[in-house]
Amino acid sequence: WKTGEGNKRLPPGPRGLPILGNLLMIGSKPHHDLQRLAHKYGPIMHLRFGLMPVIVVSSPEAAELFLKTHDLVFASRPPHEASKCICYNQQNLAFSPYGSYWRNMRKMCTLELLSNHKINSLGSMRKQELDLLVRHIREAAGAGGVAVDLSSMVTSFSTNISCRMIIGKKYNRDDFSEKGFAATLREGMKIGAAFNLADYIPQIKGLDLQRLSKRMKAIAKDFDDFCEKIIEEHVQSADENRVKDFVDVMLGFVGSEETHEYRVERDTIKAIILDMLAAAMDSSGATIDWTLTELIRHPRVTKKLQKELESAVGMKRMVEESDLEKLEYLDMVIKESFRLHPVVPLLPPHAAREDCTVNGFHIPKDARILINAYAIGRDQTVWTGADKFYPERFVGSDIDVRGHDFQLIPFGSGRRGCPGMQLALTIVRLVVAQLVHCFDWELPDNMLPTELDMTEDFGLVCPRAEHLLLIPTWRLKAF
Ligand code: HEM
Repeated sequence: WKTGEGNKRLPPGPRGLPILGNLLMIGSKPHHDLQRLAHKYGPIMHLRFGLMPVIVVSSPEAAELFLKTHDLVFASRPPHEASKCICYNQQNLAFSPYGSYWRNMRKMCTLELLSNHKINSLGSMRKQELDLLVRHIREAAGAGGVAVDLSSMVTSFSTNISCRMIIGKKYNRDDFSEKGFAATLREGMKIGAAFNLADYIPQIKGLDLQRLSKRMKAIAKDFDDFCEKIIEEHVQSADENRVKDFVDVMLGFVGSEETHEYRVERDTIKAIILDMLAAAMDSSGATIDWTLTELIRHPRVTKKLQKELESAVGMKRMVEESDLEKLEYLDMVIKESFRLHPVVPLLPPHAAREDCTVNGFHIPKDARILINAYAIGRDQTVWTGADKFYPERFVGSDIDVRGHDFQLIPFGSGRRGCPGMQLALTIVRLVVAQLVHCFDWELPDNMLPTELDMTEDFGLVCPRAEHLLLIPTWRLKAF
C-alpha cells in the first residue's frame, strides 16, 4: 500500500497480480466492474493496470476534488497508443496531453468550431436532416403496423449531420473503403477504447500480443487517405458562398499565424477531423436511443411529455429549435436519461501532471484517473431510488448536466469538459422532442416494455447493444 517515497498513503484498492496488476478484474463492462469494486474500497480507489497506477473516482465529492479543486493537476491525458498511431502522434484534442498545443487547439475548437454562433449557423442543416428522418419514419408508418429500426435511423441521422458540419458532405455506407465510412470510423473508435496492454506495459509494445497494432496501422492508413482527399476537395472548391464547415474554418488558419494565434498544420486538421467525427457521430445518437428506450418503458412520462409539446407547440406543426427553451419537462427527461445512461460512462482517462495529495491520499505523477460517471449517476447515497427513471426528481432542483453539479457529469467538467456539449444538448433535445411530438410509438410483436433488452455495448461511446425496433403512428393533425 505504500509507495517507494516514504509513508505516502495511496488510496485503498484490491491487490493485483505481478505485472498484470488488476487488469484481469476488468471485463467487457469496465464501468460496472469498477462500480462494484468501489462499493468495497471507496470512492477514491487505487488499482494497477499493468505497470500503471490507476485512480478510480466514484462519488460526486471525489469527482469535484479531481475535476475542480485540483483540475489543473489532472488536466492531462496519458500516452495512448491508438491516438499516437491513428491521430498523428496524439494531436487530436481529446487525447493530446496538457500543454501549449492542447490549449491552442482547445481554444480554436471552442471559439471557432463549436461556438454558439457557429452552432446556430448550422441550424437549417440540422432541420433539413431531421425533416428527412421524420419523412422516412412517416413513410414506414404509412404502411401501417410496420416496425422501424429506430436505432439505425437515428445513428444515420447523427452521422449525416456530423459529416455535413465537419467535412461538408454526407457519406454513403459504401464510400471510403470496402467496409464503408461509418464502419471504418467505428472500428477506429473500438480500438481507441480497447484496453491495450501496450498502454499499461509499454515494455511489451513490440510483441503486439492483442494484434491491435496491425489493425491500427491499417486504419491509420485508410483515415489518412480519407482526410487527404477531404482536404484536397476543400482546397480545390471554388464556391465561396457555401456555409463553412469545420475543414474550411481550419484551412483558413493555415499559414496565418500573424493574424491568428492558432498554429494549424495539415496533420492538425486531419487529427481534429477524426476527433470531431469520433466525438460527434455516435454520442448524440446513442443518447437519443437511450432516452426513447426509457420513454417506451415509461408510458406515463411519454404522455406527460406529449402534453407539454401539445401546449407549447400545438398539433399543427413540428418542433423548432426555438421551442426548446419552453420545454421544461423535456429538459428533466433528458437529464434523467443522462443520469442513468451516460454514453461516456468512464470519462477518457485524465493523467496526473505532478504528485498531488487528494483527501489525504497520495496520487503519484502520471497516474491515470478514471472518473466513473455511470457510478456517480447511480450512487444510492446521492439519488433516491437511483435505479428508477423518474424525471420529476428534478422538479425545483437546479442540478444540470453542464459540469457545475458533480452528481451529474455526463459531459465531464473543468478544463477537459466536453466542448461539444451545447451542440449535443441542442441535437438531443430537438430530436427527442420531434420524435415524441410527431409519433406515437409501440413495441412490435406484443412485446412488453419490461422485456426491452437494456444491455450496453461498451466503447468510447456506450450505445444500446440491441437495436430499438418500434412501430410508429403519425400524431400531428396537419400536413
Ligand atoms: C451526448 C453527446 C456527448 C457526450 C455525452 C459527450 C461527453 C464527453 C465527455 C464525457 C468528454 C470527456 C470529459 C473529460 O475528460 O472530463 C468529452 C470530451 C470531448 N468531447 Fe464530447 N460529448 C458529446 C458530444 C460531443 C460533440 C457533438 C462534440 C463535437 C462535435 C464533442 C467533442 C468533444 C471533444 C473534442 C472532447 C475532448 C475535449 C478535451 O479533451 O479537451 N462531444 N465529451
